Amino acid sequence: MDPFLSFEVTVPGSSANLGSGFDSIGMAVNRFLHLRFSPAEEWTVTAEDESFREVMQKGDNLILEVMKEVFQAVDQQLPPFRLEVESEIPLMRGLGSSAAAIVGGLMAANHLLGDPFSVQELFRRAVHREGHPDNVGPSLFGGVVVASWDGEKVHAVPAPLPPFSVIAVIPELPLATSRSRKVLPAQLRFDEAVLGSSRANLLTAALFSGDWDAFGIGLRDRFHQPFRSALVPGLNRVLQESVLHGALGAALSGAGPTMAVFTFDPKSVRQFVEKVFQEEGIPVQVLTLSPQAEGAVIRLTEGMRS
Ligand SMILES: Nc1ncnc2c1ncn2[C@@H]1O[C@H](COP(=O)(O)OP(=O)(O)OP(=O)(O)O)[C@@H](O)[C@H]1O
Ligand SMILES: N[C@@H](CCO)C(=O)O
Repeated sequence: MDPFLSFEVTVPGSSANLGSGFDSIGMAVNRFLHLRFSPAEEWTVTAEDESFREVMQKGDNLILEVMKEVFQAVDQQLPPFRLEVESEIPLMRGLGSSAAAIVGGLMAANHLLGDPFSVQELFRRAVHREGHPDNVGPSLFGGVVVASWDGEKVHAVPAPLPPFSVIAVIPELPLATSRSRKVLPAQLRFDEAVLGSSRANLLTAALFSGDWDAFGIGLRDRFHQPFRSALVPGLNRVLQESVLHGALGAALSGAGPTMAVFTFDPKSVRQFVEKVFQEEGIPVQVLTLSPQAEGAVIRLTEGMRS
């Protein structure tokens, strides 16, 4: 059997926006999507996690859709596989599950075709599919990525990996990106846009210089968080109070509802967020995450698994 047909794609999740870097800046985190492929007579997709099984039962399989698109682009038909999906990235929580699925599907299809597409071309296709580069960039390349997409071309620059921890506060209830984008305004007042842009500039400068005080100010977004806070109970308290408890600052992770708190003192921040959500009566899972340097990788698995 061709050893290239049994393989595993591992893709990190991500926290997009980092506050004011809306639709532009994102950071890979150490929670992963694993896609295990082996040849089969017909397609089967299995997932241990119930929420992923539900998504797939609805015929809503982003990974397969993306793979089929790549094969169609080179006039080939996708052969059948057994695909085992294991994910540590919760669905619709703002930790980049859809971007990881898109990147995983693109990497798998490219591998099966003998790598006809460059990583830059995979990135362009991923951005086109997701609609913005801030999750797919970090999932594909790892680390922090600063990017701009005009609907046709994408430009991206990697930033140094920050040394802080990320406390992720993950509410139980999902929030689809589509719903969280519907509350955004069609227009921003000029002075608001100028302030938002200056914060994003400061954020970028801070990421490259390692000025963590400036980073905390740069996180203070004007583009999306003020409009999304109504959808995410507890967000305003986390944004306003976390700096009093050892945080550099906080942001809504991606489209939410996860909140990301950036800190060199994870213990103190964990205690603070656990207290806030207990007081508010909102069930959340709290994880201590790290920025993830390595992006998506493929590993051949034949002979390694039963
Ligand atoms: N592993 C997967 N397999 C198949 N489909 C997936 C997978 N992961 C995500 N999806 C699809 O992506 C949808 C979730 O995308 P959505 O953009 O709403 O959330 P998210 O990517 O987790 O959040 P964010 O973009 O804010 O970080 C799911 O409903 C499902 O359709
Ligand atoms: N930048 C995107 C990330 C979610 O996919 C948003 O905030 O809507």
